[in-house]
Amino acid sequence: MEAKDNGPNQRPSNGTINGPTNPMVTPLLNDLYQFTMAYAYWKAGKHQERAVFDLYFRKNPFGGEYTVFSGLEECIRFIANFKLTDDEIDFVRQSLSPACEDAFFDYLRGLDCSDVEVYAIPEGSVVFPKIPLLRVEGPIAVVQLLETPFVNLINFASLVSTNAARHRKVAGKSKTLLEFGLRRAQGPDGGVGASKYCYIGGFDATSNVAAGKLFGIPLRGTHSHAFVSSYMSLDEITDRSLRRKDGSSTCEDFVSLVQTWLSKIQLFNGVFGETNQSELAAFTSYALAFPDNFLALVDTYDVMRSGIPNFCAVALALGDLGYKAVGIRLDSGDLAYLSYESRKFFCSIENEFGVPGFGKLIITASNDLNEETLDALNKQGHEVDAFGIGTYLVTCYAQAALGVVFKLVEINNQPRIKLSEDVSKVSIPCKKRSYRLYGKEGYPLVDIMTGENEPPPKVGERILCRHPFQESKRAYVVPQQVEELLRCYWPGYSGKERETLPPLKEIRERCINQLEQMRPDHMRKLNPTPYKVSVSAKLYDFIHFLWLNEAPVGELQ
Ligand SMILES: Nc1ncnc2c1ncn2[C@@H]1O[C@H](COP(=O)(O)OP(=O)(O)OP(=O)(O)O)[C@@H](O)[C@H]1O
Ligand SMILES: O=P(O)(O)OC[C@H]1O[C@H](OP(=O)(O)OP(=O)(O)O)[C@H](O)[C@@H]1O
Ligand SMILES: O=C(O)c1cccnc1
Ligand SMILES: [Mg+2]
Repeated sequence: MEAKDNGPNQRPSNGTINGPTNPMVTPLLNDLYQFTMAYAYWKAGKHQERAVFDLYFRKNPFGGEYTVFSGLEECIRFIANFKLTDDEIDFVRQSLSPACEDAFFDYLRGLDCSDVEVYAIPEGSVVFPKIPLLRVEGPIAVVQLLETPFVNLINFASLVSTNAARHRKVAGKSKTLLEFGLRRAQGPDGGVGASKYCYIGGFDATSNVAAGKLFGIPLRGTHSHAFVSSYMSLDEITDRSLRRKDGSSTCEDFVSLVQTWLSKIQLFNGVFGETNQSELAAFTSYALAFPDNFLALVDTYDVMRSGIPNFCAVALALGDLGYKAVGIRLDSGDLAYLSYESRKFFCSIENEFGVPGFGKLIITASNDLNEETLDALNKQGHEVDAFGIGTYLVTCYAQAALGVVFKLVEINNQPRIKLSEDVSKVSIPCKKRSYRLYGKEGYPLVDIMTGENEPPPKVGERILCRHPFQESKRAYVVPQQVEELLRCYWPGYSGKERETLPPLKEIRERCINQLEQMRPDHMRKLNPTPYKVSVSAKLYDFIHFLWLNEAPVGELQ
């Protein structure tokens, strides 16, 4: 059933930015160590030193080679309203050592993010490992306090929108995808977040009413088995009248009309005996309540012997009164087979009784669906028009987290590096710029990071793109288009213009367009080709110079 379009979440028109959607997102939604470090920075007189942090992830999720970036708007809402209340400051005071000086808490009282700058890739973009999704600059103590909330706000958001995009990719563009996960999500924020970010990733609608209200996501739904099994018999239906859709007259006994149709179907079909009468009562009653939106869950008793003929009888009776039924939902059994059989049945009714469009009724399928089952259904062939997907989608069952990190890359204009035995964990130092370079065929070819002050890559000009850590991996690229990735979403005192936060629908469109623009081999499920992420020759040399500088030389005994 379709619900009214609620329109986008209202924002104040005076340019101020609303606080985070979830009121639990406060400066205290943080790890204790951010506050202890803030105190130590303050005590050392270091808290105002200008730091630059990059927020990025190291590996694409779900065995894929792409990620959808989500969660930016909530980060900007957070910093735009960042302020510790007296109560929160008292709690921080109690949580730190009693030896902490009072003046630190006065400092916390005056703290906000007006001196912080945030540069980010637009939300809904397709993104790749190591490329900063956000670059955050500001006094080190404040920026440090942003790490945990930012990582928290981006990690699940990007993971679940990527999961949604992957489900969309397997299901195909023409299918309707409904997010049904609220009951199975990791708590209320997991549920509301999943609804928002699955919409960005390409789902069409959600069953989550709160998400519909908060974000203007289209609401959709059917009914449950409980509704069907709550009916015992047709006698329960007391008001049997239904006005024709055009209002010209009223059918006084809709139940008899349904029964007449059921007998006709039984005569014509001949393969089944009695259908389940309590199911027929439930369907009839639902149709009386929603004659314009009749959709029935047909698998409570027996799909082909009861659910489908009962549904058809009600749908045909509605048709007599000028209403058009919507379709069915299958929630168990072999969904490929049952969708085929249901479609065959609908088509035979269309032919037998001359009801145009009956063969095209919408078949929705649900029940523990995921990328693999969608793929299996595609391989077998099926007649499903819409998929309702819950648990596997919203819990990101296939991968629990996206491993987003927040690393210091510069302090007081001095580049910093974090070394690791594991090369993939070595951070890329310096305040950087990033670009996406497009090739002749219009596909993105490579993302490249350069130092902040290097000249940008130019269209038609050959540039050397180097793997950040592997010396032998490099390639020349002559870009046909160059797109700078980081934009200013929070200018601090820089005087730069602030990007506006687009409505959710625009973010979703951006995501869908970007996914379509990628070269297909990066997007395939099995052994996708990694997208190239590189650094300029100059940045490469600098990384390795700094690496050697910082790494102690071992001594063999
Ligand atoms: N044709 C198909 N090919 C592959 N997987 C399918 C197909 N049809 C259904 N599935 C999947 O098989 C699983 C069936 O699960 P299970 O056997 O637990 O459910 P069921 O017995 O059909 O229904 P329930 O127990 O919910 O009444 C689900 O994950 C479903 O998505
Ligand atoms: O299967 P999911 O992908 O999580 O999708 C949502 C499921 O939730 C509902 O039933 P529920 O699972 O609560 O009960 P059921 O399994 O008995 O149908 C619905 O019928 C779907 O099957
Ligand atoms: O509307 C539905 O059919 C629905 C909603 C949530 C979970 N399962 C099904
Ligand atoms: Mg279930």
